[in-house]
Amino acid sequence: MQPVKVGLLGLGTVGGGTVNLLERNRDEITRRAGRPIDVVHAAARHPDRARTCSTEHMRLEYDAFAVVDDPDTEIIVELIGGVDLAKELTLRAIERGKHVVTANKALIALHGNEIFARARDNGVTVGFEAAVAGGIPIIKAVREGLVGNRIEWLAGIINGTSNFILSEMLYAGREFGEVLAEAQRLGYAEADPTFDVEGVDAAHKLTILASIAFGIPLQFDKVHMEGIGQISTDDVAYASELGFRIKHLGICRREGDGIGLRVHPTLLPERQLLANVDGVMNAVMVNADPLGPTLYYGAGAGADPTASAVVADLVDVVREFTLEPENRVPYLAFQSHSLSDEPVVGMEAVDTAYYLRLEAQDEPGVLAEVTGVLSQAGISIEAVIQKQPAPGAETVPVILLTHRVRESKMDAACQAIEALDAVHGSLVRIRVETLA
Ligand SMILES: NC(=O)C1=CN([C@@H]2O[C@H](COP(=O)(O)OP(=O)(O)OC[C@H]3O[C@@H](n4cnc5c(N)ncnc54)[C@H](O)[C@@H]3O)[C@@H](O)[C@H]2O)C=CC1
Ligand SMILES: N[C@@H](CC=O)C(=O)O
Ligand code: NA
Repeated sequence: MQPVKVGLLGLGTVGGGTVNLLERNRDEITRRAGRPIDVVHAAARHPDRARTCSTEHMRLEYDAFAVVDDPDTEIIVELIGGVDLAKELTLRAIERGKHVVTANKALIALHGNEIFARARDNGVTVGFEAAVAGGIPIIKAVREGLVGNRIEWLAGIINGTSNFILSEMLYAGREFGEVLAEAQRLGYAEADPTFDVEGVDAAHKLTILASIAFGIPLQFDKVHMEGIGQISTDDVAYASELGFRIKHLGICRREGDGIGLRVHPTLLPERQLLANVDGVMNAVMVNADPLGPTLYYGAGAGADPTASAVVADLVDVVREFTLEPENRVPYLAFQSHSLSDEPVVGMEAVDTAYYLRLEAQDEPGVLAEVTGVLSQAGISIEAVIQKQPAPGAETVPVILLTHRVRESKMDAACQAIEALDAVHGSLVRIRVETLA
């Protein structure tokens, strides 16, 4: 049986994991794909460096273009990360008539529309299962398994690094910076970890999920993006007192006349399955009609889980070798000529409940002033906690939970509360979702 010859770009965490997995499960993978899959040529920035995988049976060199141009390589696996060079290499591979597998969510979220069009023109396929939620086969599940459903909303923990940090802050009381450094050591974090903690990586993934769920073009610039940087251990503790956990979620949902796309920290009732997804684990909940809610859970980052998704795509590509291009599963689940122009709405049109924390003077009547602003704005309050002042402190922390409200109304109410003389500094606001 003639092996399928793969060219691999990047031998870091995921590249090394992919080589190891192809070796470890070679027999099973061959039985599933119908042919063995061999990495025959790979590019690495430091070809002589000690690696986590064997490079014995492959040509190894510095120049990634040489791997793409090698007439021997049939499939190119792009695992260098970044955007510009990755795009150039991907388009070049496509033009050379090669199939591409990538784990690069930034590349797909920003340039997927163009890449898929070029792949269609050239009759090749581009696999990107590893780009969203690591090892969880979420692209496959939504694109194929749920194909008979209308998707109402989708919400997920889709950045392993942020979830790892939040879990360690909650259960071990550890400091943000120390946990982030550990996530980097474990190979979970992006090359630039601000992508993880500022919500950029989750926004890349949500962009892809939203397109597949709703059949809209990839629109990264329309995602409302907040990271976990503003979450303090106090907020984690107060949320817990109220029966909630704080999770960083990506949410896309039909909102009024369009679709809302947002990633931000969110309070979730602690009994919810998603609230109990900890560490580097990811989970995506999809609410579809008529199926109802389904939940997809698994490791969202790291060498082995991500390699699992890369290899799944490789096998899919090999199985598709004999398929006519028009019979392949469409990239964004919907046929390319059937993508919709349904608008993505701004955050002001999104409805959500809120956790608010503020520092107020410890005087009678202050709480009534704050709740008065909310009730004047028609915002109902679900719970209020007023903490004891710290010794010597002029102010006390006040925590409020509200019912669902249009975000634009809440913006105005928060400004009015911050303008009260008795309220010091700015409010902390975290959205609350019950995902019902
Ligand atoms: N680490 C993870 O858990 C996951 C990573 N990803 C994505 O997978 C991709 C790779 O990520 P990691 O393996 O974690 O990164 P990494 O930094 O461990 O590996 C990237 C490797 O590519 C090499 N490289 C960079 N430019 C190159 C070039 N021009 N030619 C040859 N080699 C080059 C680097 O030296 C490095 O060894 C990224 O797009 C990332 O977003 C996706 C899912 C999970
Ligand atoms: N940095 C990412 C890696 C997987 O996509 C994460 O932490 O989730
Ligand atoms: Na995946």
